Amino acid sequence: MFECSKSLGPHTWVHQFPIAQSSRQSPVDLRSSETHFDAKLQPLNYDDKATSSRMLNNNGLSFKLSFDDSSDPCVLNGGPLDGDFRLNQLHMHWGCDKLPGSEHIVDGNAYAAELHMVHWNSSKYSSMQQAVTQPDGLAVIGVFIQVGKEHEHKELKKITDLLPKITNEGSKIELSGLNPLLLLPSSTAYWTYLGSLTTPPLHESVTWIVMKEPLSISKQQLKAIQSLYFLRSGKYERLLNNNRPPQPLAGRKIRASFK
Ligand SMILES: NS(=O)(=O)c1ccc(C(=O)NCc2ccc(F)cc2)cc1
Ligand SMILES: [Zn+2]
Repeated sequence: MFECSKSLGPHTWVHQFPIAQSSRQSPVDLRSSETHFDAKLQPLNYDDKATSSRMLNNNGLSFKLSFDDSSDPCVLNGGPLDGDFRLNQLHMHWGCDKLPGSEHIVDGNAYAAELHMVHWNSSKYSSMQQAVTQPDGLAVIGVFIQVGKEHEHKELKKITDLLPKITNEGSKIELSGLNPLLLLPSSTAYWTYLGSLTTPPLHESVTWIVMKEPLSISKQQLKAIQSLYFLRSGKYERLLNNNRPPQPLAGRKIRASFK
């Protein structure tokens, strides 16, 4: 239906966002030679609740599930984090047909896709908008996605089943009762490092927490994600594979919660 054209986007961002060439950019290659076990790292802690959220195709860049982070928020703490972080949105990065689409890679290997759960520091800031520019403002959990048996919790299925309903750019749909905790893999092992947003404006405000164990989804679920296209000025356009290539570590250390 659509061919896969490599998006040239990321290489042009530096003109408008010079920070693209700075020393705290994401994603990175999580090379085992650069990571070291840190026994002081705590387990990640989520208050376990289902939340209400609204799913939207955000201007054809990806789909985004926005959570109501004002009343009764879904709060993350522990891990490498100081204080409470509220879940604001989740979204994904994927490839095209056979092309892998994860943003982080592990020892040079990419996964089919990568889920990002975006949280902001509600112990220090009063909103996502205020936190997104601060060096300790955000915490994003990255979860790798590979094709295998369908996701056992069916939690991802709640998302992929709705994608055909948001093919039009900007279309929104309610999705309540999604439990973000169930989107995490069973193993609590993660890497953590200081980085940035992986799309413009590329603010260096993210404490990245990348889970070691990938989630498995079925080929059909990946097809539903990859076939998310949108109607722009009357014609169907396919989402380009929306993943930025790995950026230089520039001396940063990556800590591992596991040996
Ligand atoms: N892929 S990722 O998880 O790193 C990521 C997470 C959030 C955002 C975001 O909020 N962008 C909107 C935005 C717009 C204007 C701003 F000033 C700040 C953020 C971008 C990338
Ligand atoms: Zn992302």
